[in-house]
Amino acid sequence: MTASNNYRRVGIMGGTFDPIHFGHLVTAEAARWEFALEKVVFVPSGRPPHKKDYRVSDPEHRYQMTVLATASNPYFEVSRSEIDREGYSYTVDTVHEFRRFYGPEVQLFFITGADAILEILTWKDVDRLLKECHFIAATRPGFQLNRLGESRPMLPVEGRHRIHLIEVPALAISSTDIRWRVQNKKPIKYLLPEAVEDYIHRQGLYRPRDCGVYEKS
Ligand SMILES: Nc1ncnc2c1ncn2[C@@H]1O[C@H](COP(=O)(O)OP(=O)(O)OP(=O)(O)O)[C@@H](O)[C@H]1O
Ligand SMILES: O=C(O)c1ccc[n+]([C@@H]2O[C@H](COP(=O)([O-])O)[C@@H](O)[C@H]2O)c1
Repeated sequence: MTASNNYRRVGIMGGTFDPIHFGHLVTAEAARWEFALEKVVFVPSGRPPHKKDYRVSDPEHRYQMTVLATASNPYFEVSRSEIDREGYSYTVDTVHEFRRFYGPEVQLFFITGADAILEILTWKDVDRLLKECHFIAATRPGFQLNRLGESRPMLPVEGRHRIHLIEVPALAISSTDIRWRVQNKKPIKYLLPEAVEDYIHRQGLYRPRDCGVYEKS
């Protein structure tokens, strides 16, 4: 990470980004704006802990695509933190690293889809995580807000007020669908930045042959 310690609120956008798409970018920008974040750092997952049974594209490809996708936004950065770390990429370790880097006075906001937040009780060290950072949960198409209300009482009391919801324009875009489209020779234009689309075609990602598509191993 390259930054000074002057920032008061920093966003962390974690994801597999296989590939990154406009759903991720719109969400990050909405969170930045609504929570007055000084910047949003995208953190491509090295080895996603919850996708152990699936094959994920090479981290370097996912990192490169994230760099290309975020290059035009001066408030966006990309971190190699999880890519370069050994073992599974647990968010609690990443947040801890950010905390060490930015110091105790900076508020950290982990940005994620509201569907992912529903699973947060299964995340590693959730109690510690909720002490270290806030969560911004973006609603995505098909998500019902009341389902989050149901799981809230199960969270540690002091952590409940640290989960904030935002609504983003309904973008029914997913990485799964994009990979499927490439495999089936369907257009992906306007679902993700042009530079990422070019990268996918140039590198031959998601074609049946080299199958960056998740597959049961
Ligand atoms: N269209 C979208 N709108 C809002 N949030 C999204 C959208 N797509 C993904 N997210 C959120 O962004 C984060 C990173 O997502 P991820 O990289 O897994 O993308 P994905 O499209 O959900 O991938 P996949 O289809 O492979 O599961 C997750 O918290 C996810 O909920
Ligand atoms: O730390 C965990 O236990 C954990 C469990 C599930 C998901 N996460 C993180 O949540 C983010 C969104 O995950 P995904 O699969 O939707 O891309 C990503 O940064 C993951 O590393 C983290």
